[in-house]
Amino acid sequence: MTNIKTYNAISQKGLAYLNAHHYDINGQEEPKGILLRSQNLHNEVIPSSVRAVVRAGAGFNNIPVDTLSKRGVAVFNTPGGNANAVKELTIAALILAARPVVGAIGFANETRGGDVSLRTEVNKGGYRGTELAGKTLGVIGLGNVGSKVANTALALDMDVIGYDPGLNANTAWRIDRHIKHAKTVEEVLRQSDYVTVHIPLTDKNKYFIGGESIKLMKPDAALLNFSRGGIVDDLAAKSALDQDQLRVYITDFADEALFDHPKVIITPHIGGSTVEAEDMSALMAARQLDNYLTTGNIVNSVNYPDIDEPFTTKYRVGIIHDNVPNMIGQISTFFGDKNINIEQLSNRAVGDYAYTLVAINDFTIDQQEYVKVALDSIPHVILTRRYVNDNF
Ligand SMILES: NC(=O)c1ccc[n+]([C@@H]2O[C@H](COP(=O)([O-])OP(=O)(O)OC[C@H]3O[C@@H](n4cnc5c(N)ncnc54)[C@H](O)[C@@H]3O)[C@@H](O)[C@H]2O)c1
Ligand SMILES: O=C(O)CC[C@@H](O)C(=O)O
Repeated sequence: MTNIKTYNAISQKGLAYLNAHHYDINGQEEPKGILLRSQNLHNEVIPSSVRAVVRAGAGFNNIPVDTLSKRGVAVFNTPGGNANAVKELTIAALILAARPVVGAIGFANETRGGDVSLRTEVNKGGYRGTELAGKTLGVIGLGNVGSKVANTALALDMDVIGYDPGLNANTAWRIDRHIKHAKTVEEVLRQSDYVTVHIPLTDKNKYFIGGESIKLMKPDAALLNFSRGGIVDDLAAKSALDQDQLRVYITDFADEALFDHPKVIITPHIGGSTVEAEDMSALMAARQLDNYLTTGNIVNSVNYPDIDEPFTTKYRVGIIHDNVPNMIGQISTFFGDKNINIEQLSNRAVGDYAYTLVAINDFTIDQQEYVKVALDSIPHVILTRRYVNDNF
């Protein structure tokens, strides 16, 4: 059985899917795949047997993608699997930023004894809030999470302004036409009463919201970070709160510097922590992993191009290679020279890498062995895998 190594609490739905498809979970064999949530893989030794790493979640900054790409390991995430969960918690955070619910709950519990009703009625004036309706929400990043937050905020009668220069076509279709598109992030920061960030943590996005950005915000604005620690400069946020340049900061990422600050609310990275989101993300991850390991189809990879074709031949050869000229020519010539007939050849490239999937029917054992060794020796080929269709 093919062994899959897991880290973190992976939903039973995903594990059951793998078990039902003849995988061993954390067995004795060297693993072919890794399935994880937030484990920091940068500090782990990843066995040479591993061919795929799948993040049950959206962010993949915990995975050494560059190193794995050079080794021929496909890295996947599960975009959208937990987006609704994050959207709902972000909406809860908006309400917490508008109404002093947390303090009010504490106050209600402190007023024990005597005429409770009278005491709460007399003193509740300290817990008056404001309404979201009519206020402006700025959404930075309009992907799976940001687009849902933006659309839902409209339903709460907020005005919404969004910023996402890399918006992909699929997400663009989902965004309500009443959402204003900003050309610059500065526009969003200046105009919004609430700013929420929904972008990945990359080198470029490190401290995307720093001291200078916060200075552009209204002094009574609220800042929400349900993306990643490190996207907002927490120290700059703390300093702005201390100087009344920011009203409240709500983050899903604990930081020692922020503990016990009266204007900060911290949740412990629970944006995606719902039963539904954990099930959906784990199931997507398990399916993508099985699909790749058994058919060579790549769906939702973050390092290699997606190719998702029906497996209608007896064999396939998947070739991960650098995105350089003349690779398709060399690969097809190679098969032709060995008298192996190609039924279909799919090729896509993204950035530095490309993937070629060759479909074959007549493929002798000798040819298969030769092809594996010889293809791997073509310059710029990173990894070759053979897939056998059990339906034949
Ligand atoms: N708190 C949690 O538990 C939790 C759960 C899910 C996702 N997340 C985080 O939220 C992030 C977003 O999730 P998603 O599912 O929406 O991802 P996504 O990939 O669907 O969307 C991200 C969007 O951000 C945009 N973007 C990137 N850099 C930008 C920038 N500098 N300015 C404006 N837009 C930018 C991209 O173009 C993309 O449209 C994830 O990367 C992850 O780090 C956190
Ligand atoms: O696994 C989790 O709970 C967190 C998931 C979240 O960080 C994500 O990037 O999708």
